[in-house]
Amino acid sequence: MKILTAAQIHQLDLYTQEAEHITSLALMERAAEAFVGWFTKHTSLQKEIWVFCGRGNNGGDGLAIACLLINRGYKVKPFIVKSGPLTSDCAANLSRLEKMVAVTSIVTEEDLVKIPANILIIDALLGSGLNREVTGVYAAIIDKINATENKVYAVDVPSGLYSDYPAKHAAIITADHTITFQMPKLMLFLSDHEAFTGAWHIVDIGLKMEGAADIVSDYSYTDAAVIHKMIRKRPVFSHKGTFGKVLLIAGSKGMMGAATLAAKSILRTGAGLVCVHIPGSGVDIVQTLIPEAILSIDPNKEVVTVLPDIDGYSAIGIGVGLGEHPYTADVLEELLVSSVDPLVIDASALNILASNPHWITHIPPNSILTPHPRELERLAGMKFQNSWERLHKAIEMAKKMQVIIVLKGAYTAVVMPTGVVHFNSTGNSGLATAGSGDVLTGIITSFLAQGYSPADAARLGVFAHGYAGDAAAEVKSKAGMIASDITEYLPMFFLDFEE
Ligand SMILES: NC(=O)C1=CN([C@@H]2O[C@H](COP(=O)(O)OP(=O)(O)OC[C@H]3O[C@@H](n4cnc5c(N)ncnc54)[C@H](OP(=O)(O)O)[C@@H]3O)[C@@H](O)[C@H]2O)[C@@H](O)CC1
Ligand SMILES: [K+]
Repeated sequence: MKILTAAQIHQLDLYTQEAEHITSLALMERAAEAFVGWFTKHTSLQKEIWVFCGRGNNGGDGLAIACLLINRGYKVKPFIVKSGPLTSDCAANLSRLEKMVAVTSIVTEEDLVKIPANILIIDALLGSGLNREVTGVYAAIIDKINATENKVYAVDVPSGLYSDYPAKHAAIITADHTITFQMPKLMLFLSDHEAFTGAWHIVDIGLKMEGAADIVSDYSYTDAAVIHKMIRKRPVFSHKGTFGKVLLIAGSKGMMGAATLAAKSILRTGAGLVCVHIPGSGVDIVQTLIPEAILSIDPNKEVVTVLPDIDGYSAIGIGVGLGEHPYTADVLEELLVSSVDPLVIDASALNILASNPHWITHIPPNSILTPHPRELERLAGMKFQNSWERLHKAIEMAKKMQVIIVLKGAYTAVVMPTGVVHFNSTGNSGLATAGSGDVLTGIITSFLAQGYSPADAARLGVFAHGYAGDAAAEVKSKAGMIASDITEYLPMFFLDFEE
């Protein structure tokens, strides 16, 4: 799904109105119904609801929501900011609501009343039309709402947050839930914004998506529909060579678990064969824990010191549990220089690269690098001030290095060499656990070996990893799940997407 800017969504709005011969007011009603559909499913009739409405269409949504909630028996107290003229749809909904209940006007800060405890708040002050710093009466209302302990539900976006770029001002609603229309906005994916957005949910308001076909966006959201199109059926007439042969260069003394987790994930993702190159001391561990793997045994007992023969493999992954011994670093350099096909590079291999930035030019184009934020900082040689800067540095690096950067975190960003970013839709905080990254590396390498393009392998891998993590969390809980559970639940992904 494309992630559009506020201006592009407005374009899609107009397209829908024209294609369906409906008015903007009718579209506003649909948006209000979609919000109310979500809201009534997740809240009770018991508490009074205060709805704060601005003078634009976000406020118009709020007023329409208030009408619908009153009709459903909720106790509603609406407010309207009248510091300037209302949009026509906002005014139309205000007169409708005024026939049902008294609407309190707020013109200046003096009109603000004390907000009681134990109510619910709907924030419909400012939406995607935000175009300047929030000050004055809007800022005063936002501060007052934020100062209460009440649950806050933001309509479309938390008021004060721009949809497409970070805000510099402080007056931004801190919502518990954001119910966003039709598609997620770019700002919902930045970790710094979680405090404002709370948990966010997409509700469908029936915009005609074919109207977005020609709209260019550098951002997209990898949802289930995208994955269904991407994943291929396994051919009936097949043998293990059909599904690729992986070489995994991994492990060091005390870090053999990483090699095992990645190797097991490679097989659980469907590759035909995995050969793991490990130091001698890991043989019993890896062979016992994963008898399906073939071993290539390094002459050194503790660390990898020799690059095995790399011919004949359909994909190679390097880095998990390797450590950064100088001999191991030499192996990485040799691999980068001698490989022409894209590699999957993770963990220790990324740190070795960070210490040897001049090797970056040897990385085969379209290789997949899977850093977490700290590893990206090391690679970039700088500390990031915030998640916006981090994302943009990743984009700059992916373009410059002509690689795919999988920037791990909530909504993992898969950044293409073109600069296009695909945010992932699966996963949960339970994935932030030791060994989770090793599992991801295994999954991505496995898809690459099975003939998926590096771009698809990265997106599929991240999605499947999150999906398995969600399945694991349902049974084991977010806190209780561990990395090997992600591997164990990988078949759930294939059951749901491949069969
Ligand atoms: N397709 C969809 O998704 C649909 C979207 N819909 C809804 O429409 C919403 C967008 O509505 P919108 O364009 O009218 O803008 P909104 O956010 O209400 O702002 C209103 C006005 O406030 C002003 N203003 C700006 N910044 C300010 C500031 N800092 N402090 C004070 N004032 C400020 C500025 O006006 P100005 O003062 O510049 O004339 C601006 O125009 C969207 O979020 C969704 O809820 C649905 O109804 C239907 C389908
Ligand atoms: K809002």
